[in-house]
Amino acid sequence: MTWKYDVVVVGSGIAGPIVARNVAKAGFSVLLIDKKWAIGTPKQCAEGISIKVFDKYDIPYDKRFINREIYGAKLYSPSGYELEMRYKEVSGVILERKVFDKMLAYYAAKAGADVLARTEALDVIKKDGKIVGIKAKHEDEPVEIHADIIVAADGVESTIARKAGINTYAPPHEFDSSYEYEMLIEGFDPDLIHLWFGNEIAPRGYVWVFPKDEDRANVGIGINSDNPKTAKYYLDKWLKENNIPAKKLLEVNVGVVPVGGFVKELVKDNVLVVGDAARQVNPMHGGGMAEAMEAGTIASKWIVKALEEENISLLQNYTREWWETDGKRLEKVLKVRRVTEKLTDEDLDLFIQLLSGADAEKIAAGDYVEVIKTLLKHPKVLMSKRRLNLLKELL
Ligand SMILES: Cc1cc2nc3c(=O)[nH]c(=O)nc-3n(C[C@H](O)[C@H](O)[C@H](O)COP(=O)(O)OP(=O)(O)OC[C@H]3O[C@@H](n4cnc5c(N)ncnc54)[C@H](O)[C@@H]3O)c2cc1C
Repeated sequence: MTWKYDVVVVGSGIAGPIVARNVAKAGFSVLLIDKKWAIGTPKQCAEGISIKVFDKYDIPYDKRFINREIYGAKLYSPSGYELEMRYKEVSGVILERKVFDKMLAYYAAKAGADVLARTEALDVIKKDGKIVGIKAKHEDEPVEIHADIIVAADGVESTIARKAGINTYAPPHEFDSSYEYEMLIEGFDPDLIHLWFGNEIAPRGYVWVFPKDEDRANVGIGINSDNPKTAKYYLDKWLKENNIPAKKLLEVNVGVVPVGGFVKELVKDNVLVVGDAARQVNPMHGGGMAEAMEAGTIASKWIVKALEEENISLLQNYTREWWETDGKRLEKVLKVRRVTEKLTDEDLDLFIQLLSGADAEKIAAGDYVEVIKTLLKHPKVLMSKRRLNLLKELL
């Protein structure tokens, strides 16, 4: 079997369907494929996302994939200091990704894209040194999908970009390992997300409780993937130490999160890489859905231009524009992560106490001027030489 499209998009998570929808809307032929039998399932996500993305990326605010509206966050330091940020308005939601991902693919299909679940990209097809499409398996049948442009939106384990010659290598230290239960849990304000920090609790990362219901939540952990102990070890230890029974587990999810190592060249000839496949994730908190939407939006804009003007070299503008905008922001966030990963538990205790005046949402987005301003208000407590040096690293 051989099929022909203007664009083939590999991976129907977050980035892929955004690209497919936008390109189809512009009137070009697009095929969106995913190896999963049911798009969205299984999920590997805590499902938290800012409320802003719905308007920004033209996604309907559909209660079918919104489990719970969230009004802020509560942070806990190693010794139990708490920092609560509660907003009057809804600041984010906890999605049901199994439904959300499927609906994103549905919006792409409604816009005119073809969408095929259970279709796995296996390799690229080269002709006279040029990539002209991909080899895939659709259900049990081999298929050749020819396309002018190929988009690798195949997530953290991406193979297609690498096969096309894009360097996606990042060292192990730039990945977090995560482990998560969707479980019944009580005693936490279900209107907030909850995050626990500490080198004994979650080295480099945090434990999270993201409520999906009054008494049901995604309870998970992310830690540096080069840690000798597993993420599961730390999560189970935290549950035990907090007397939270782990006997009502509805799901177990395991995943790897890229937290740095953004791909430098996002385009090679007619192949683009987007989302987790390009490591376009916030290195501080490991959230990557909004970043995948942003990259997918920029990529699709240049795909449409390249097709309209029949000039493939315009695709290179995706690399340029991403690095000038979101790439620049995420580089700053990475700098913050590199500093915060050196903090001792004492530092974390102190910072959480001091940050009560700062806007944590801005900090998580990389606006660390807030952090510095807040910390400088307390020079006597803070300015040991080591802490001063850490702050200097941010400048
Ligand atoms: C435990 C955990 C918790 C997280 N929590 C959050 C959170 O709360 N908020 C947030 O914003 N982010 C979170 N993230 C990150 C977020 O899940 C990702 O950043 C986001 O899903 C990236 O979207 P994507 O489209 O790039 O990739 P994905 O969503 O991973 O989609 C890639 C798709 O490609 C498909 N695919 C792969 N290879 C092939 C192939 N060869 N052929 C066909 N299809 C293929 C896969 O089946 C998959 O559907 C979390 C991640 C983990 C692991």
